[in-house]
Amino acid sequence: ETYNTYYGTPADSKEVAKFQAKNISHICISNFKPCDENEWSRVDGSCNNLENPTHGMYHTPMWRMLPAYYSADYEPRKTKSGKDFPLARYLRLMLMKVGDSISEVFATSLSYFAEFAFGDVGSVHDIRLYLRTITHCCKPEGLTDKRCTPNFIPENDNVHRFSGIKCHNLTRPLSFQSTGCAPTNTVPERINFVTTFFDISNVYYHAAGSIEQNRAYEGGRLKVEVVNGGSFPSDANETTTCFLKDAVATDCARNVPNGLLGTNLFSTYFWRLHNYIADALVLLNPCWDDETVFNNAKDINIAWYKQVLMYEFYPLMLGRENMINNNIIGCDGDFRDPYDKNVDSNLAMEFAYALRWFHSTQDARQEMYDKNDKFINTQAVVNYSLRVQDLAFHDTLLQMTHGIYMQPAGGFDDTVHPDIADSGLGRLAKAFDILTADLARGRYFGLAPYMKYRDYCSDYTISHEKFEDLSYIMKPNKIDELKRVYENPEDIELMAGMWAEDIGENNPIPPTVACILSKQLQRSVASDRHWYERPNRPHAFTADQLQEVRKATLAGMLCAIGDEVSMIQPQAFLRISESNYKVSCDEIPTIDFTYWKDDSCDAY
Ligand code: HEM
Ligand SMILES: [Ca+2]
Repeated sequence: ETYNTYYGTPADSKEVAKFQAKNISHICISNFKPCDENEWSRVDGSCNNLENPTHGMYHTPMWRMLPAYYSADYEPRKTKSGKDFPLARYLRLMLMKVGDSISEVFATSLSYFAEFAFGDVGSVHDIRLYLRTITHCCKPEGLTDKRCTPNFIPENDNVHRFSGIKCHNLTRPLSFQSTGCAPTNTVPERINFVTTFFDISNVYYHAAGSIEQNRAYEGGRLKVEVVNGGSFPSDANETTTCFLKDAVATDCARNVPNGLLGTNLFSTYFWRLHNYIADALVLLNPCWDDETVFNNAKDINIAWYKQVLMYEFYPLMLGRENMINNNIIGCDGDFRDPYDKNVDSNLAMEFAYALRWFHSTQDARQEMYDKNDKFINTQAVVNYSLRVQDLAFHDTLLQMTHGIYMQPAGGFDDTVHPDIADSGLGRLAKAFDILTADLARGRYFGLAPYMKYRDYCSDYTISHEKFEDLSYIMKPNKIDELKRVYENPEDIELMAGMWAEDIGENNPIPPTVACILSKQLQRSVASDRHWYERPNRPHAFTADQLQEVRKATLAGMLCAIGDEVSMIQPQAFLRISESNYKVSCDEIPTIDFTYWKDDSCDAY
């Protein structure tokens, strides 16, 4: 089938030719095999929704919880009184403090997993655009280039007033309109480069055609390269090896996932977990062919991940009861069928945006530990961006794996780690303030004013007009800080509001972040025909198998595939404590694969 990615409708050959002439058909057009309602989920996300087969597929548009706010020509909105907004960096300096605080509750594993789990449903492709393609936004020619949206540094900047750095390069978000897939007189919509289903696409489909290159076509496995006894994702064949030959290249073979550290860590883990599961299935079912093992291993791997995501990770952020009440998860562990074919599976702009709030939780110094969990040193996390290959050498993955459950996460508060605030791109840029970019992005995404999101999140039952209307959700000094930089309450921007909101023991993340995440998760679950808890999806689990999947945890995963992990705390997203102390891996529940035994193999 041939579909227009933007409209999600079939495309005829004339349309395809038009895009081909402009060399953009790989973005504007999707090709996929006709749908078969009984087949396994597809790695490219196509045919999940049988009536709208491109929904949730890679290269599809995002949706908006609230309508866009732009001024003329889709430039950022103006303040209520008609002015340009203050510089984003100025607002960041005024509203967020730089500091190295630590969480009393969470381990760094949580920040990395959050980032990885975002990368499964949304993409950070814009980074490459301003790092590789359009690097001149701070030079004179950038001033007149419509693709440029640099962040200028205020005169009296506390870090940069003498550093000579006056501007951080940044580009306008890539959209269907800027790419040429959709008319420029329509609201700019971002292109999501990954499947919006929770299906570990960062492993199974991180680039077009990657899965064919990454499968070993033997025993249902993914290709690996073994370095010092550890196995690493690879597209290695006889002629290309990634890790061994190319240890210093920035773009180590394009066919392994290469992203920020959290993505690199967890895609390596889930890559290994796939093979761990495949090996177990092969032992049990010697008569299965490669394809059968691959499909089952992938399905169990995805289920393991969904179980960790929805029953372990998100409850810590949103509260288990809230998630049950919002019909995101079930309460009794049984099958459940939340699927509704009328729910659109595209990802909300606001979801990808609200998750950026987690930047302030990232401790950008990772403590490294040896196999006995003895402290070694600390490493700058940002130095590992786009350097997946580094994990393979000098025991780096081993030491980090032990570090992510040993070390507390950054504080869930109003501070941001200095590296995130000033060296966010590590060695790839002289200086970069990720939080300034976060704030500025909201303007170019055309996000509605913060107050409108408060209306939305309170189901329009609370009025949000004056600054003081926020007192139920912010401390007086935070309201004062907002007043200091915004003239009118309607000017408050979404990220600024989220930074200012109360965080407490019962709400570790700001209420607006929680609201936006919940609304999206509800839809993510309801729109996924292949949701693992459904009794009636294609190749559904048996009741026994589902009960096994319920035992999946992060701790169990690290015991299964982590380098020399033999003791770990059962709740591995949480800090080690009196109620969550390290135990032997033998005591961590894990999936018993014998429930996948195929008796027909006995006939052989
Ligand atoms: C040291 C760790 C991290 C680094 C170096 C990092 C870096 C970045 C950078 C450079 C961007 C692009 C900014 C832009 O172009 O506007 C970005 C975007 C983003 N990051 Fe992070 N990040 C880190 C941790 C996290 C964590 C823990 C999360 C948790 C959810 C996260 C979620 C996101 C999201 C959702 C985006 C937006 C992507 C988009 O809409 O294009 N990041 N990050
Ligand atoms: Ca996905």
